[in-house]
Amino acid sequence: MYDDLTLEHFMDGLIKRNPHEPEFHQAVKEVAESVIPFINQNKQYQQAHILERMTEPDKVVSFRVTWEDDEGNIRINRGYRVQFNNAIGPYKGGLRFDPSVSLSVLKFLGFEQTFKNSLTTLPIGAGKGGADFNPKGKSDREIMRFCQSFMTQLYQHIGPNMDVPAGDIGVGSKEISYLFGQYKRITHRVESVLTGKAIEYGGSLIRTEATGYGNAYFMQAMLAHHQHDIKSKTCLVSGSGNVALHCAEKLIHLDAKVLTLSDSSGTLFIPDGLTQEQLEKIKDIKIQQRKRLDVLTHEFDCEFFENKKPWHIKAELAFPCATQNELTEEDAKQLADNACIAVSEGANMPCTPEAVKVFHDNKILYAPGKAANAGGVAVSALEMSQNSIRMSWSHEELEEKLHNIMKQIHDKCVQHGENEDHVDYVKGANIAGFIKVADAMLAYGVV
Ligand SMILES: NC(=O)C1=CN([C@@H]2O[C@H](COP(=O)(O)OP(=O)(O)OC[C@H]3O[C@@H](n4cnc5c(N)ncnc54)[C@H](OP(=O)(O)O)[C@@H]3O)[C@@H](O)[C@H]2O)C=CC1
Ligand SMILES: O=C(O)CCC(=O)C(=O)O
Repeated sequence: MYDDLTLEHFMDGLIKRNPHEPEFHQAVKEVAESVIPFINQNKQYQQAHILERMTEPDKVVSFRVTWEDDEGNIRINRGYRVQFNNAIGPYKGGLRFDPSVSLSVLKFLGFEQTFKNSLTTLPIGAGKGGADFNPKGKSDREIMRFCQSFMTQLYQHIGPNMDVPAGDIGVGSKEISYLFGQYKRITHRVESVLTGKAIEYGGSLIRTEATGYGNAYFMQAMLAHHQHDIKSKTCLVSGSGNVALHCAEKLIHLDAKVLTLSDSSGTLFIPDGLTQEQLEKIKDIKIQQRKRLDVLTHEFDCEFFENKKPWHIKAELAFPCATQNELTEEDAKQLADNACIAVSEGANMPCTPEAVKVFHDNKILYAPGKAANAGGVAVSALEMSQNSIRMSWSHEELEEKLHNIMKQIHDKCVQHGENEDHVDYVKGANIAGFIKVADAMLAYGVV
């Protein structure tokens, strides 16, 4: 008989094997806290060392990306692809272009993706990649040259049944098109090797909107389960990228009141609630013109808080949609003091462990990103399905599928996370996500 696995012993080993990777340690610890007690009750997983295997990526590739800027200077960045786990389908997960990209960040994201992709119920494994390249301030031509050079290294590691990357921070539909164009040029194949493609060459309707819309749907389901209505609720949204803007848009559709958006320069506060017309203007400023939000201060009836996050503003719901560890213990205390009732993560791991404890202590409903932001990768999997059958589904069909997937993810979290007096969505998401991948790994034997 095996002795029970302990969190301390497991984490000590993981940290020793992966030193200097704080984000990866943080993501694994959060999962291990809920999964280890489950493993101790289900010894087949312990005997097969499933958690040890799940925390070791299948493969990590890192490569030099050399490109030329507009002045003719040679520039060098580091690119990566972390192929984390393909037990239930081809590696699937985004590419991030940001100076903060490191192996630790990509391993945390790839690990989270394992559970998220499993929760969607669709046949997708987990991966993540990117480069420490900063697209801010670069010309279109520079971005194109960078993407071409990046894909020249990456193409040999990916394929429609092997690994299918998509976008993430700093990688939107423009970058995906440059990456796809280069893949096609090198391989002469037009196939489902990336998702988030433009509609003209195989993209899916609502992929762009899906992560943010899905997050709003998850919050709606979580509130409904606790006898609250999302209608008229005041909302704080952080970020003003793909996820934040579409989360805000769906909240407007659901008649909630969006008070904020933010970016790395500060927070835009709209006391009367954001309108669809204002949102269109912000999309243009952030997505097309790639400017800072403060340029809007004189256009709307709003305030701009320079270098401040949204969390000090009084509201009932919070949607962190910018980046990891953006919402700290202090921010969580401000939300609690202002009687916030629920938090749903659009970004990956945006709340620190200390912030999550404050939510728990104050009985604030809390949906972790691996459940609440799974709508994006779910619609990516639907894009792969449409490519396979060479058909396109309508906006209405896809939105209905997305809505149902988010409701199913919510219900699975409840099924595995229901405690005597509350639903622990972290435990629910981790255990539900774990079981499918772990059972597939058991079935394969020792591989
Ligand atoms: N795109 C997708 O489908 C999915 C994305 N996610 C996650 O959602 C999050 C956002 O991704 P996405 O919207 O695609 O990325 P974008 O690049 O489109 O937008 C990122 C936004 O976050 C802001 N931001 C980034 N870093 C900081 C910071 N340190 N402080 C304040 N604001 C910051 C950016 O501000 P600025 O404009 O000033 O740079 C920008 O508004 C990430 O955690 C990502 O992993 C999760 C699931 C799927
Ligand atoms: O659509 C995808 O494949 C990836 C989305 C993603 O990177 C994420 O869910 O964090």
